[in-house]
Amino acid sequence: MSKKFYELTPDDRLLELSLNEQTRQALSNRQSAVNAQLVENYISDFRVPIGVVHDILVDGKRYSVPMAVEEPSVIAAANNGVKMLSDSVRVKMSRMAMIGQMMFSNAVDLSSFILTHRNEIFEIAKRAKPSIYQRGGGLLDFKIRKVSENETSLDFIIDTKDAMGANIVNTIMEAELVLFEQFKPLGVILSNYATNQLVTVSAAVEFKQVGGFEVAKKIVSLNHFSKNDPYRAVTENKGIFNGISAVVLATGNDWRAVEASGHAYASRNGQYQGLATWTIVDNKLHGELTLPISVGTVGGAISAMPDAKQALSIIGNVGADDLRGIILSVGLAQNLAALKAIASGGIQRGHMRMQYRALAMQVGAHSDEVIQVVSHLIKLKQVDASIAEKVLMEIRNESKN
Ligand SMILES: CC(C)(COP(=O)([O-])OP(=O)([O-])OC[C@H]1O[C@@H](n2cnc3c(N)ncnc32)[C@H](O)[C@@H]1OP(=O)([O-])[O-])[C@@H](O)C(=O)NCCC(=O)NCCSC(=O)C[C@@](C)(O)CC(=O)[O-]
Ligand SMILES: NC(=O)C1=CN([C@@H]2O[C@H](COP(=O)(O)OP(=O)(O)OC[C@H]3O[C@@H](n4cnc5c(N)ncnc54)[C@H](O)[C@@H]3O)[C@@H](O)[C@H]2O)C=CC1
Repeated sequence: MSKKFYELTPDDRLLELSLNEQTRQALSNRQSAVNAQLVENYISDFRVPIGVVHDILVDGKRYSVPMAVEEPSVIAAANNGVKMLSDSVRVKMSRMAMIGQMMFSNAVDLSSFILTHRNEIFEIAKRAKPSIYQRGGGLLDFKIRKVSENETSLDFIIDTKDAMGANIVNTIMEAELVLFEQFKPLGVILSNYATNQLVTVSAAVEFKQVGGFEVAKKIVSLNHFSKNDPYRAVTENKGIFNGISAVVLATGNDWRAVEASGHAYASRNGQYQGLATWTIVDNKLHGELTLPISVGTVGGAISAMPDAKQALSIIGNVGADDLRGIILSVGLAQNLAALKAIASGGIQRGHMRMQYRALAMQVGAHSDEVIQVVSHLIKLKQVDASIAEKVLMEIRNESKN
């Protein structure tokens, strides 16, 4: 009997796909035994460049922070933002915990049930995941939240220490189900809306760092625009996630969880708004960014992927709480760089200079030709793919003669 596609080896799966020999070989060469265990129907690795934010000062400590991102100018902008922040970014957070939901429709007398079964609920959690209790975490509290006339969520607040905690929470939640059988729960699952993991970073920037008072005022007005216009807010937040998601990805964390939670938080007032807030306070440009952020430094893919562990070792020996503050600080720096660029001459100037490297590759330049193509393109007023191609051809013709 022939095997199902998922029962084949990675190389046999590649043979099943209609690929030319060169592509098949390239994909086969990029396979790794570890990653083959992480996902299903594995065929190869997809490499994303990783660079660093060099020397960011967060709560008085200096870090180098890895960023995995495919977009040119993002890492340069993060470094530029860090340079403008110059002073230490301050971080505020309360005790971090995940939320697990048990969902009910038409549950009658649930409040009195949880009051009389309080100890049992805690005992079940302890038995379900003793290792997290040994590390000082576990179930902290639970409370009822009315969602609609007949729908109720019983929210479990669980400290997952240095793990992101999705599996820890789901294990505890599923163990709790039996006790609530009579209320016929719809199901249990963690919530990615991590409102018990709110972190705030803030920084004060001298006007001269952004090019003077007029630029600072423009940054404040631009940012204010994102509080009233979702079209601008989505773009400004995309810029913030340029930084946040790149660090989340490099450290092996779940960027879908962080982004979904961040965008929900951006809509908490009933309208989608810019996540950061820039104001002028005491003759300085003051920036603040608050976000629910659930990440870990152990567990999940982090402990399985050498790439993630190596990336984390660039930051140093940090726990999940430090990592949250560092990730958000990169987000704030990224936001400042983008706003400063828009407020003083436009994003294209700085961004395109870096984009030209990708453009040169796109039109077929070999790595030893890229610098030459870029140095020609920088001098031009207008650049697009056909112009880049023409420049490449001219360079090749010149080197033949
Ligand atoms: C692109 C820059 C940094 C040029 O910046 P610049 O001021 O034109 O050039 P510079 O050579 O004076 O560099 C300033 C600093 O940038 C850093 N820097 C400079 N070059 C490098 C490099 N090669 N590698 C690493 N770091 C670099 C470095 O820190 C440097 O300081 P130095 O160390 O030289 O004293 C600036 O124009 C910038 O920050 N632009 C913002 C670009 C950006 O945000 N790109 C993301 C893509 S656009 C987007 O996706 C989101 C957005 C922008 O739409 C969000 C929004 O609308 O809010
Ligand atoms: N909705 C979602 O976001 C969902 C996400 N996931 C995935 O779950 C994964 C994360 O699950 P986790 O529970 O974090 O990982 P995990 O299942 O690997 O649990 C963490 C383990 O690390 C151990 N550990 C060692 N040192 C620790 C420390 N200092 N602090 C805390 N725990 C420590 C814990 O005892 C635990 O067994 C991610 O890969 C995520 O993508 C899974 C289900 C749903």
